[in-house]
Amino acid sequence: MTVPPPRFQRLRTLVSFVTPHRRVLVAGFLLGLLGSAVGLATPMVTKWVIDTLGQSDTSLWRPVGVLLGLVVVGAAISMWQWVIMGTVSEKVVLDARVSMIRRYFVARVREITGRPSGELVTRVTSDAGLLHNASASIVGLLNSSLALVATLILMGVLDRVLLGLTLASVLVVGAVMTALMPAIAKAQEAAQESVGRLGGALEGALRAIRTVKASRAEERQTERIVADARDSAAHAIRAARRTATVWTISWTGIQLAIIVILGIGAWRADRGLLEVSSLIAFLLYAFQLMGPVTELTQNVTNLQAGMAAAARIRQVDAMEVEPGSPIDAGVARVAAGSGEVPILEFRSVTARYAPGTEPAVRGIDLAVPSRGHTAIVGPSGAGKTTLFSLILRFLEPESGEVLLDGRPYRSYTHDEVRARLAYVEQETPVVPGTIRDNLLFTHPDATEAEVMAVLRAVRLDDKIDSLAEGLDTSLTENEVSGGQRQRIALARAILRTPDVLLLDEATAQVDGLTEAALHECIRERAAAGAVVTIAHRLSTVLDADTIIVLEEGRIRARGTHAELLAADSLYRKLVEALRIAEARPEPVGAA
Ligand SMILES: Nc1ncnc2c1ncn2[C@@H]1O[C@H](COP(=O)(O)OP(=O)(O)OP(=O)(O)O)[C@@H](O)[C@H]1O
Repeated sequence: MTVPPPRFQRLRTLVSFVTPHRRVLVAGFLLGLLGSAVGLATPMVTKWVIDTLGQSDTSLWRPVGVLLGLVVVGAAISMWQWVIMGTVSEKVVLDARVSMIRRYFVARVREITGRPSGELVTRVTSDAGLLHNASASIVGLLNSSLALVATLILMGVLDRVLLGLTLASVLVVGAVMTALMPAIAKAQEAAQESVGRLGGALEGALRAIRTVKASRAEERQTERIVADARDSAAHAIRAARRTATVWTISWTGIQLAIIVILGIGAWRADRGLLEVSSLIAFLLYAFQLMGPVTELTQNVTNLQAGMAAAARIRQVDAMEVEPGSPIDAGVARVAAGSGEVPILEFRSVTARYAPGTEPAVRGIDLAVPSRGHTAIVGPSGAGKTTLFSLILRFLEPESGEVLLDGRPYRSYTHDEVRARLAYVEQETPVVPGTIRDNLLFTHPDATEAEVMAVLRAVRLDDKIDSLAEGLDTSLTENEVSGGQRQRIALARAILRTPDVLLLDEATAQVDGLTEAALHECIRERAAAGAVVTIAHRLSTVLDADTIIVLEEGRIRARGTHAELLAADSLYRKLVEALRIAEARPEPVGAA
């Protein structure tokens, strides 16, 4: 089997975006044909009008009436075609955008975090937009090619010699287009890639704007990102120059041909080899030829841009998604935390982020009881976050398995697993919107009473009362501090009592009120369900029923604070190095 050349593959990719709308496209094509037919008939009817002028006995009204009718019908058809093609092109863009947005949210976490998010955004905003012109161009290309052929045929009917001249100029124009088009496509593709890079770099730099400013790196960042913008402009300008060359050659070629046709045609008419009315009709066709030739050039240019964009959009489809349905659907659900079965269990779990790299965790055996607080400690890079990623199913084990209520993860859907968990990220990101939007993010159906109860639990009730817009205050405003944002994230997590609360403790020092609220919540939750923390404070480990010490991806020791202090040197070092032994906050009641 022969592998189709990439250009055909790309055209096929582009066509795959428009095929769902083929009916409308066919209607657009037929309307285009009808429009061309009306346009092509006009010179012939004009000839009829001229021929009728000499015959005084024949009424002029009929050909003139037909001519006027053609003008009106032609206008109506072209408007109708314009409207339906414009609509279908926007639908193609919408389809592409919707499919990418959906894909982003079902893709595996590593697929999303592995690329600059600005670049992913560019694909939805800018690349998808390029499909607009390209989809109409597929139909336009067919229409203009047919219109070109039909015009040439009608010209042949009028005069073969003049047709020969016209054909020669059309061939020259065609040869120039074929030679220059691939270079235009390449330049356009390079320009789009630079825009993608620009989006990625800009988004990343804006996200880190505080660090950028604190590092006095504004100038360097600006230069780096502007370089991508310049790169894109350079490619786009190259494409524009080549397009201009193609256009100029096409236009000039046809215009020169018209002048020559006029000269030779007049000479032939003078010698009685051609009727004057035929010469006028021929010239009208020659002028009409400009339309299909211009459209062809424009459509081919749009198509090139669309093909490059379609290829970039289809790359999103290759993103690996999280499996959506349980493989083992027949297994009955076990009630949450029932009996002695640990709610979460790791059995000889080894996991790595990419094939060929060192495992991030190896041989992990761990049981998290359905009640109580399990704290994970360890040096940087020991694998703490990886354990959370495995629990949250952002990462799958390479060997061994994770169980929920004694049943392997693979017998649940991702959704079923996550419905039992609540997660507070270390950086406690807030989602765009108001405080209320953030609190209801996981459970949009929570009642006002539930919201108020968690706000009291995280000691945010007074703060909310003091805000002019209360729960409807937008979190983009700076009225809410870092500690308060952490408490909002915690409130979101505990809004509907999860079976397992996963808390990645902030490494930075938090304010006393936030710390007290956190510990109170951990204690309360641990009494009713399972709490797993990545602990960065001694106060948190002191609270824990079991502490897991991780080192280089393995569990090195486990036990209570007292047991580990006595038995494990790394644990002692961790406690000392962080100098958190003395930092134990006042009892919660006093905070
Ligand atoms: N997305 C990733 N891709 C490849 N390797 C990764 C990725 N995330 C972590 N690792 C590697 O896996 C190992 C464990 O990392 P992990 O983030 O779990 O450690 P950690 O204990 O949470 O560290 P820290 O306290 O610094 O956050 C490290 O060697 C790290 O380099």
